Amino acid sequence: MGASTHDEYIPLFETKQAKGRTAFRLFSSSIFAGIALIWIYRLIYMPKSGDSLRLAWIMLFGAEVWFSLYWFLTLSVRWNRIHRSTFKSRLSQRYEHKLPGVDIFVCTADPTIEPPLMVINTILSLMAYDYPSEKLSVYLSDDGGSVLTFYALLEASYFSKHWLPYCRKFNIEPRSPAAYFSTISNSVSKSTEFLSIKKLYDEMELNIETATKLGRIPNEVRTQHKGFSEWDSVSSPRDHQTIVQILIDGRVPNALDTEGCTLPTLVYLSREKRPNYHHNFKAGAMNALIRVSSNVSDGPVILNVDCDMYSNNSESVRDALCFLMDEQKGHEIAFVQYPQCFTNVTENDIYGSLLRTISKVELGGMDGYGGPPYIGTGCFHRRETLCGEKYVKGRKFEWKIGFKRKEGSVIELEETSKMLANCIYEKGTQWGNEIGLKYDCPVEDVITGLLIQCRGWISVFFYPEREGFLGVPPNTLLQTLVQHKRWSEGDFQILLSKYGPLTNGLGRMKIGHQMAYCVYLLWAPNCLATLFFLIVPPLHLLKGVPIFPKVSCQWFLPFAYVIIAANSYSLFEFIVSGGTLKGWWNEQRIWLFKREASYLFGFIETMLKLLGFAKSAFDITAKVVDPDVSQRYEKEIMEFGASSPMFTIIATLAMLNLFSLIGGLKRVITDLEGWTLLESLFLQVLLSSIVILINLPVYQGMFFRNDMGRIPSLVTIKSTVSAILLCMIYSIVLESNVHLLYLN
Ligand SMILES: O=c1ccn([C@@H]2O[C@H](COP(=O)(O)OP(=O)(O)O[C@H]3O[C@H](CO)[C@@H](O)[C@H](O)[C@H]3O)[C@@H](O)[C@H]2O)c(=O)[nH]1
Ligand SMILES: [Mn+2]
Repeated sequence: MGASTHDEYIPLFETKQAKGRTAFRLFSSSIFAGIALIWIYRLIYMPKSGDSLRLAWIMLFGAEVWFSLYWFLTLSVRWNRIHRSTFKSRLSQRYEHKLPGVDIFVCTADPTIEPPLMVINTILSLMAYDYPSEKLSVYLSDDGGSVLTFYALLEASYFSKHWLPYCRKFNIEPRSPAAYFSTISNSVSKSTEFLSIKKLYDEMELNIETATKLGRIPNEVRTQHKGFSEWDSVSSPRDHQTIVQILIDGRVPNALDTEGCTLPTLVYLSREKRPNYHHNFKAGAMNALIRVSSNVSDGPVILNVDCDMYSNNSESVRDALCFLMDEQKGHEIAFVQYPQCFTNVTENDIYGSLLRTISKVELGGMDGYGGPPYIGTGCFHRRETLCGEKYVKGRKFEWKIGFKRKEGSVIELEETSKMLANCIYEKGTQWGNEIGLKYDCPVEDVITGLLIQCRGWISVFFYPEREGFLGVPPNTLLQTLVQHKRWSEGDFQILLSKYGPLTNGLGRMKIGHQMAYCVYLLWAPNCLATLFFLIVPPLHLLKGVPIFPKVSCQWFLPFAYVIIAANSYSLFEFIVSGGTLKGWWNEQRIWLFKREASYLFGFIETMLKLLGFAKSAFDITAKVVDPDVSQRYEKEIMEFGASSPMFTIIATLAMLNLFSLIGGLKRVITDLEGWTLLESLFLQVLLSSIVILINLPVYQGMFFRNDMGRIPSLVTIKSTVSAILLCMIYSIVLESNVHLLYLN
């Protein structure tokens, strides 16, 4: 009797299909039909060879074919959407006393654009997870090799003795002190506990800020900890020995908080840097962390977060373990990825930082086919799979039950760990290749996740109601564009490499999964079709030459249907995902800018890299801005400011469309049969008008602003001249074509 209930499998997590899949499938079939008609139209009416319109027609058709195929790919991230949910109470009933050790890796790289105070707020939020402290170890990798960051971490280790009991006692959320304090309004009356913890925090903040302003550590502080002496021999962030400091040794009974409970282990690591060794950016830092942590705490689960991504949900570790420890499915899962969510995004998200539909719709769609990519932060890995282990069907994991920490004194552990983070350690090994995070790719996260999936594992996407992690989004236009250049470039390199979903993934991944990856890996080449669309129709408009069917023609219908249906659906999806109408409009603008600028540069750089002319870098996104810029951000005024070639391209295309629309409309007005002309130019007029409307902030930035965030005059001049030249050159080409035609 008892046996049957005993054998019954009660899962730790649940997977549900998203609603509305059938409706979506029907709807997309209708768009498919529209697209097919457009192709037929282009083929039937293709101008004969020798016709001056032929080249433009072919180019436009090429762009339409590209967008059609790309649209087809995007079906994969919507076709099979799923949602996951967890049962944490079951986890704790079954495993509370057998929970595995969890090692948390935080990466930072530059104390000026990633302020130490922000970094330790992240650290404190992670130390305060609702999880047995003795099983939690937090590692900070500091590629900036900064004594200020080290000092801040030391301060955080003292503060944690008060902060963790406070979090437990009042069960607060979020557990980043700065974020928590900002949720408490000034008007409510406060408990004495609150006031005293706030006072401690303020003191810590003041100490860190004073040191930051001084640019060095006061002498009386230096004597507090042996770790400071390491900096006696540090000459620069790019040239120093490995520094490992175990600030809290969480082995019972070494470190206790004010209530006598153990504290999580806390480790500072700055791996060795030498000018003649390439450090491989974040991937290199992560691999050093994997090795050092295996020597100290060796937790079988690894959580990786960026230094700005504080934990917003104290139960995330338990949620993730519901997936990894599920008796039936857990052994197939390599990693659990949370979405990247952000704080301080203005209501209408002018830089589209939230990537709303990607997080709310598309990643859940990928999950239906084998899992989301690893996106660098908010990701729980199994240590084994991150280190290159292959999936073997039927093999179950042995969780290291209980807790076995490495033996040895703190000094011994520090000494043995140092060797593991030295430059020469990886020489002649498979690190950065078969083991750990993959090197030589600007998106080390995506390629690493893909390799794991190609070894047979699946991953899981988890979007809980209370977001797991919140970070700082890029907060100027240029930062956004530069970040997307890095992403699109890295993604495209993966596609072209032997590790891509179409090469290495062939036969190893589901087709839907391969397609889904391609949606992102093809970002960069999207720029070409976009450029055709932004240049060819408007230039023909300028000359009064139609290249789309006229309104009264039956072929106009598929164009109208596809344009209206696709955009309405995108708007619908955006609103359902919690966005606003204006937010959608802003996002369309950002996608346009990314395609014109980020992807173009990403594309060109990938090509140069293939030819051996360029090497990838990692431009770190700033997490701070000056107050002026931040004020404009709050008011949702677009920030240009710098004179970047990206802005020149954006502004040139905006001007080109403006000139074309003016020129085209002038023809319509002066033409005797103006109405007929307008009818046949209608789609071109519409296209340029929309481009102009979407570019309004650009014209504003060029001509109607005088704050520091406007477009610099030089950029304005360059782009206006370029747009005029493009129009002129085109006229000449078109006219000579026409002459040729008459001569023939
Ligand atoms: O040499 C380096 C460069 C960067 N980082 C860290 O990497 C993280 C991500 O850098 P960030 O400038 O914030 O880039 P994002 O574009 O916001 O990051 C996303 O994209 C990256 C890949 O391009 C991933 O590494 C990140 O995890 C992912 O959040 C930060 O914590 C940095 O401190 C290092 O540790 N060492
Ligand atoms: Mn970031």
